Formats: sequence, C-alpha cells, structure tokens
Amino acid sequence: MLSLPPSWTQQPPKPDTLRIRQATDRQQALTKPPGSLGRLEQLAVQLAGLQKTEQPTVDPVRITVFAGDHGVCEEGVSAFPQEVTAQMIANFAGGGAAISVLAKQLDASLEVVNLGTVGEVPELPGVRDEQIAPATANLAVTNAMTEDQVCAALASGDAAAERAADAGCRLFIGGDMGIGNTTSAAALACALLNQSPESLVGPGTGLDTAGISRKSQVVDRALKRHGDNTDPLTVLASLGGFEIAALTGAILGCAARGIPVLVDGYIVSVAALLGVFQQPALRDWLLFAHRSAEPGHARVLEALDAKPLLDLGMRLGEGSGAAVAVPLLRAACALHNNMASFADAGVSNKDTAS
Ligand SMILES: Cc1cc2ncn([C@H]3O[C@H](COP(=O)(O)O)[C@@H](O)[C@H]3O)c2cc1C
Ligand SMILES: O=C(O)c1cccnc1
Repeated sequence: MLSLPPSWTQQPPKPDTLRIRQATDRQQALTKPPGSLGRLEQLAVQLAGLQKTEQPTVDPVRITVFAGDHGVCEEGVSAFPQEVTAQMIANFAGGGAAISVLAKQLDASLEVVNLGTVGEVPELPGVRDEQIAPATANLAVTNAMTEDQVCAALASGDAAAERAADAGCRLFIGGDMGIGNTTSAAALACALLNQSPESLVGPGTGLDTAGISRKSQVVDRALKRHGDNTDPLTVLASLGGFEIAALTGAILGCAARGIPVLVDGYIVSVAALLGVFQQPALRDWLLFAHRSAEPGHARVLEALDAKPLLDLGMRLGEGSGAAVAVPLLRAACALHNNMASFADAGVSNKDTAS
C-alpha cells in the first residue's frame, strides 16, 4: 500500500469569498483612484481571501530548499558536475548561496532538506537529512523513482509544510537544488502538456547549442519510454526527481494548511503543475514570482494561466526568484492594511466631488 499524504487526495480549501469581497471594497475606499495600485491591489485581495483575514501579511516567510541528485546526469545533460548538489547544500548552510543571502536580507527562515545526494554531506545546521537514495535512476533508460520513493519524497515535502504551519508562517517559498534537474523538469512538462522536447528543453546551467540538442535527445528517449500517461504519480515516478516530488508535496501541503505559496522558476513551476494536475483547486493558492530565462518556463506558466510579477532574466532556482519578489508582496499588504480611506482622511471621493 502506498502511503500518500492527505493533501495528495483531498482538495485544498477554497479562498474565503467574504474576505475577498471585504478586501475588494476596502481597496475601493482607500485614498487613490480605484485600480491605481494595479496588481498590488489584486495581490492583497488574493492574500486576504487565502489567509481568511482583513489584514493580510506574508510574514513570517518560510523558505525550504529541497535537494536531490539525478541519475540522468550520466547522459551529460548539465554544464556542471553532479557533486555540486552536495557542495551547494554546504554552501546554503554556510550562508554563501544566493538564497542564503536573500533569506537573511528578507529575515525569512531558511531550511534545506537533503533528499539524496551522490556527494557526502556532513551534519550541518539548518540541513535535514531525509535521504531516499544517493540519486534517482537515469530517466532516459528506466523509471527515475519507484512509487514508494515518490511517496517518501511527497511526505518529506508535506512535513516541511507542516513545520511551516507549526511555526506560524504566512507565506511559503520552495526552492530546488539538483544538478540535472532542468532535464527532469523538461521531461515532466513535456509528458504533462504533450509538448515536444525542443519546445521545453533549454540550456539550464549553461549548455551550448550542441549540448541542448543532446539534452533534447535524452528527453525524447525518456518520453518514448514513458508513453502518454499523464497521471501525476506515474509521471513523477517515471520522469521526476526527489526534490521535484518533495516540492509538489510541500506546495499541496501548504495549500491544505492555508499557507499561500510564492512559486519560483522553471523547476518549482513544474512541481506546481504536477500538483495542479492532481488537485486543480491548488491553483488558487499559487502566486507566481518571476519568469525564468529558461525558455520552457513560459510554456509552463501559460499552462498554469500565470502572469508572474517579475521578468529579470534570472535562471538560478533555489527559490531565488521568489525571494526577490517578497518585497512586492510586503508592499501590497502594507498598502492594503495601512492606507487611509477617503472617509478617514477627509479626502473627497469621485462620487462626492462637486
Ligand atoms: C553552482 C550552482 C548553484 C545552483 N543553484 C541552483 N542551481 C540550479 O541549476 C541546476 C539545474 O541546472 P542543470 O539541469 O543544467 O544542471 C539545479 O541544481 C538548480 O537548482 C545551481 C547550479 C549550479 C551549478
Ligand atoms: O528557473 C529555474 O528554476 C532554473 C533555471 C535554470 C537552472 N535551474 C533552475
């Protein structure tokens, strides 16, 4: 019997329509022409509905980076060697990674979950050892994971959501670290969206044209082996990665517990897409931070009907693009919660002007 977290099979809660109406009315009453704060208004209204509150906030922010290695690296699909995954875990803990710097700057809590790396990772503060296997199997030739391994990864993600809820976190950011994971993400997105490898495979950490063409052929082999099954659990087992499955589990787990999720780039968006395939109502809980420079991201965002807040040419992962968008959400909440209304400030509204 597979042991799946409840959020895999149960629908996430619906946003609170009363709070949405109240927040929409409040935006109309604040001292500004209606709609003049653009998408910041919609963000505050969405957060008020999801958090079931008059005073939305994103603090405290929780960032969890999930790390795992990919057997498909033996096909030469990344510009970087596989040992970088374990080395970066140490860098996250040491404060030197991009997400470490951003988390500190945002005053967000950062945790790292190691789901399985080929390289040794010593015991480190802030790093949880939840290793499933040293790496997934090579998805070009066989299923990347067993269904039991997928369940273990989903459960790790769900446990991260539980910790975020227990800590009173009001916004969740998931990050990825796993050399080779843009190959897995492309294969997953191709299988779910019935796309060709050419349309979704990109340079990742920096492949040249010949490298991208080789990577496309690897994804093509994987898709031929996989067939046309779009069941999320089957697709994850066939083409996924430990960190991607854990991200899906975390995103579903956060929604189930009433925590909105700020989605990062290509990898996290594919994890979110899997979650939406499994539970379409998950879509309500997702805010999209940025458009990654990885070319396949645009197609994945389109499938999710998502218009990200930023387009900065970033293509790092780790949750970094989402972290950069947090100040926008903070601004949206501060404006919503603290601006004066026309009545309070004695400013004439459109309707009362003579
Ligand atoms: C030093 C370094 C830090 C990273 N942080 C995130 N990634 C990102 O790049 C990798 C995916 O790209 P590909 O599929 O081409 O290997 C993942 O580890 C992802 O998290 C990094 C990559 C490197 C090299
Ligand atoms: O957008 C991402 O998530 C991404 C892009 C390239 C490499 N790693 C992650």
